[in-house]
Amino acid sequence: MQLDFFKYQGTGNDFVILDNRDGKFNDLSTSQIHFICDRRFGIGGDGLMLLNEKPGYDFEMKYYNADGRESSMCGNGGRCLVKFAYHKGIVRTTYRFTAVDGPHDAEIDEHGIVRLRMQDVKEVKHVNGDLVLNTGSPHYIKTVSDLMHYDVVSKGREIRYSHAFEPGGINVNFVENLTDDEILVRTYERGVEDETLSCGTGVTACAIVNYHNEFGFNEVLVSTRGGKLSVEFDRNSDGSFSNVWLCGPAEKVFNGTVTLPV
Ligand SMILES: N[C@H](CCC[C@H](N)C(=O)O)C(=O)O
Repeated sequence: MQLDFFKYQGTGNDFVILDNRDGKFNDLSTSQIHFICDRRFGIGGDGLMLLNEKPGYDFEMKYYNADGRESSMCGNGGRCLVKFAYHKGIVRTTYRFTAVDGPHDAEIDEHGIVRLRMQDVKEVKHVNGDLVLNTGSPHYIKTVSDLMHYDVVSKGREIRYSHAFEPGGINVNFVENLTDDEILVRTYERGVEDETLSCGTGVTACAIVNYHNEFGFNEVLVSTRGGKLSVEFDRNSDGSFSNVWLCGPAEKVFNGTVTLPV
């Protein structure tokens, strides 16, 4: 099978994107997707996305982790897919697309920064002195010091595979508070089974629980190993969070054509 693919990255979280508006790639297998995402035997990426037709929306987003399995929502992937749609001639003031966790709005500003509206967050749970919440994907958040020297992979893997989160597992984020409204985040991602240079739904989760939040509108700047993002949201008196926007760069890296082995 001939594969015209496009490689995009959002603050270092990188993806293989396929234009599937003609449905040509509807039957890709888990092993084929896993092969495509392999950084040595394939194209390489943290995940793969299909841009699908969807009546009533600008497009549908289908997301697969590097392990080849369809996944929950990918925030950086959603931002990259909007930039890909723009490059493919789908130009909107406000994009409206569907993903596994429901509808999303998105905008591209005059600097090419992509703003993606995330789902509302209803609750934050306290687990073993840390925090757990879902921003379209499930996230565990532990605050640490000296994060750049922290063993993210082994500590992250321990929590991700712990009994508490069987059978689906969870993404694990480590946060260091830099200033009142800036945090540093490193993430061990489920389905990639490694640290990624940033994780959009993870960054969103960490910003939301940043303890300097006041009620009403908040903006948190988030530094990651892959670059800087910002998260805007309203903190509501009932403990929920709404009007949540993940904002940051999303760029095309290269495109190419490969022939998939049978
Ligand atoms: N690995 C995540 C999905 C991708 C999340 C991440 N790439 C993002 O930008 O949100 C999971 O299995 O829940």
